[in-house]
Amino acid sequence: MGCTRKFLAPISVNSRGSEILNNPLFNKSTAFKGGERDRLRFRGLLPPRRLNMKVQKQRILEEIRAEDSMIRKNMILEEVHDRNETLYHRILVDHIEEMAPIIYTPTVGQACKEFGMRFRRPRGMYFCEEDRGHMAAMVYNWPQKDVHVIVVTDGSRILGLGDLGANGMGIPIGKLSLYCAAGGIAPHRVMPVVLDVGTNNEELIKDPFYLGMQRPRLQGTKYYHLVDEFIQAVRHRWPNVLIQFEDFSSDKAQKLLNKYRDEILCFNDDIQGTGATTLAGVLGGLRAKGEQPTSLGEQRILIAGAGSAGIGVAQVLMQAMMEHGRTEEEAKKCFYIADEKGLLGTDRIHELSPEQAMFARDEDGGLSLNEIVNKYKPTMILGMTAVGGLFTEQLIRNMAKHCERPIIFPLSNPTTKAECSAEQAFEWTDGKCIFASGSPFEPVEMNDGRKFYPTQCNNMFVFPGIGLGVTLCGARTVSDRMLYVAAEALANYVTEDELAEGKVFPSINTIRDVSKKVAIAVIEEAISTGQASKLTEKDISDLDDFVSRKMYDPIYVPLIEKRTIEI
Ligand SMILES: O=C([O-])CC(=O)C(=O)O
Ligand SMILES: [Mg+2]
Repeated sequence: MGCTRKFLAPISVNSRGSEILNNPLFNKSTAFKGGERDRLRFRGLLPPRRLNMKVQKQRILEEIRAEDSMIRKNMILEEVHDRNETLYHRILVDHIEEMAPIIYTPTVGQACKEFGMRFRRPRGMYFCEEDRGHMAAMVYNWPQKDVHVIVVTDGSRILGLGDLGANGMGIPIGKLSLYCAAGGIAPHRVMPVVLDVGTNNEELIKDPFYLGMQRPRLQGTKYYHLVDEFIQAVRHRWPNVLIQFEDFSSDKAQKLLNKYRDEILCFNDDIQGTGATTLAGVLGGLRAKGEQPTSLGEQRILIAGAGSAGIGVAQVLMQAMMEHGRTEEEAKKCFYIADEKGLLGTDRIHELSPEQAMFARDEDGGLSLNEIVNKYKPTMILGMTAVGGLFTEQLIRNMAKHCERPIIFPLSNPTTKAECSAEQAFEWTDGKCIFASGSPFEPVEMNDGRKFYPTQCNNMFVFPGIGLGVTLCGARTVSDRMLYVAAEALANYVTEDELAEGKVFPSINTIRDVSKKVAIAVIEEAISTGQASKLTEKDISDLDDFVSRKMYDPIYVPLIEKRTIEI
């Protein structure tokens, strides 16, 4: 990609001098040209030699690469984020495969755990019980006028790490970095949010450096009222903003989604984003086996984990089966969903949520994973349990005994929570499985010399594109069909050659293009169903060009001082 030369219209800024150097959205540091240093009145405040962005980038890359520890690499990059957002996003865009694991999954998990200890500068907004009644005013404290995307968490289920309270802020920050770098949303248009409703994590309550409210989580109506006040407040200031719910515990996640999905522009990434991404991976897996997408409705799908992600994946896969002509009843029969008590059965219906109950089976409630595999011979197993190592050698070998090429997706994050590793899955199936994982794994070389390239089944392949699409076209809600077409666009992106190498997702290096394709699919769907308030049928013909032009590209733009005319 690199820094292409184009004519750039200058931006006029309201500040000057050292204020600009301290504003990460405008700061170019040593790259400011002489003329700008004069115009903006900070001549003498920078070392004299001017470096260009390429050299600045090289220096940061060298610093990162000289460091072995992932968390230290993360700190180096986040410091750049705090100083110079343009350079930060340039580094992400140009080296996304190398940088994504540093600023996002898996390292972001550790960054959250150590959030209090590592705190330097604030980023994002916090809303807590003390702010009740003030939120409508508080949102005007945010310095940017035109926010397009908010990622919000209550910190109750951060990746597979559980309740991390306000430390969860690392997740919205990481997700929004991908929105900018991978989804082409400009950094001044995103806002990370933590709803600090307390924490039930005793360690945090005792931790002297914890930065959130040190008290038990709000529950019941108080909780839902707080969320509601936040939603009303941000929508009052930014009526068209997209709200992405992230890492809420399963009970809250589904309820909030049900409450808001038809009212406002929102989606839950762990339910719907994971669902769409996994569907794309499953379609890729079927293609790799030489099967048609219609065969989806003939699969026997074992899902380990009945939380928001497990059920979300089942819902999206079921929807896809129905797109291909199955009835709901037929589709439901393809699923075997198990939680820590075994296969979800109607015998436990009273303790299941309505969404779980839908998939409860009349027979064999409580069967273990091994028993399910032996009895029902699933063609795929998807792990969403946050229990590292749950897929044992025996379980995976049994999968391979009953199915020539089983699809094995351990999707829990971060890496320590993955149900099995790539190496284990390939070894235990003698290289026959089709594999993808939530966190990244290195390529696997078998004893006989065969090499496999595991790809990442991570919602980063869809959420930036969905966000880009819905905000560009002015959609009023995120519909199920939008998620479906997003999954289809992602699945179609994978080439035959990639499938032959065992890859069911595209390379992360192509993520900007993937996001563009996802955005286009979402916009087409919105236009054709009359949900795009900003675009019409006639815009469909050059959507590719339109979306490309709208995508943020991190390059230095000349700055000029905004002049106020005094009369
Ligand atoms: O953040 C990720 O890598 C994927 C995700 O949403 C989760 O695991 O909760
Ligand atoms: Mg998540």
